[in-house]
Amino acid sequence: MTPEDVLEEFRSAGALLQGHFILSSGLRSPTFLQKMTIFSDPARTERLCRALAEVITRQFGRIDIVVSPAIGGIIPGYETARHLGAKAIFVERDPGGPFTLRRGFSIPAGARAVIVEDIVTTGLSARECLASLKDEAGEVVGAACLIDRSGGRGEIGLPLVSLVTLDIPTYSPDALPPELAALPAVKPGSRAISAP
Ligand SMILES: O=P(O)(O)OC[C@H]1O[C@H](OP(=O)(O)OP(=O)(O)O)[C@H](O)[C@@H]1O
Ligand SMILES: O=C(O)c1cc(=O)[nH]c(=O)[nH]1
Ligand SMILES: [Mg+2]
Repeated sequence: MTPEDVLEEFRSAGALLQGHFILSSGLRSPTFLQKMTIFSDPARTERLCRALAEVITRQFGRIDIVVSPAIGGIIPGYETARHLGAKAIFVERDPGGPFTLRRGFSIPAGARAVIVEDIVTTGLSARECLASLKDEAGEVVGAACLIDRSGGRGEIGLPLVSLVTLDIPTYSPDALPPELAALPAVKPGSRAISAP
């Protein structure tokens, strides 16, 4: 799958949105990749995650466990694990708290794990996912995502592979270009949404 094929999956699914978005990091952007529109279509998800599994195998070799940050990472993590012949586990947050590995999940000694994210913007979620795994016995050998929108500047603390690298502009909320400031801001992601 070429980078253009990947973008066409997002475009044709209606998952490449334009407007004024508040990202998980608090940064603002005129562009949002609505991965859940992709993941609501199993055939599309399979095509993308099969391609990601191939990239992961090429870069990192044998993988036993895929670990993903909830919520966005769970579906691509599972589907990528299916193509890798690996297990799929995830880390999750108590509201507002750090990621933790729960539900009896672990990375046992000798296991080779990879973090699978959906989208990387700053790399913060993947970094926090890695931090939550520091006491696991097995080795986290790398990270992967469908789209790296950081222009390759997202810092994970691990080698990161993706299907596409894009350099999509982001802005601090106090330094918005006027055309962005003129639009109402929406926050599509789950981070820091407080419990009802
Ligand atoms: O690289 P970053 O700056 O961390 O941004 C990317 C993260 O933002 C989104 O998650 P979000 O926190 O919106 O929650 P979700 O996974 O529940 O949608 C996305 O799923 C990535 O995890
Ligand atoms: O940075 C984010 O929060 C983010 C960006 C994006 O394009 N898509 C997404 O799901 N999250
Ligand atoms: Mg996420």
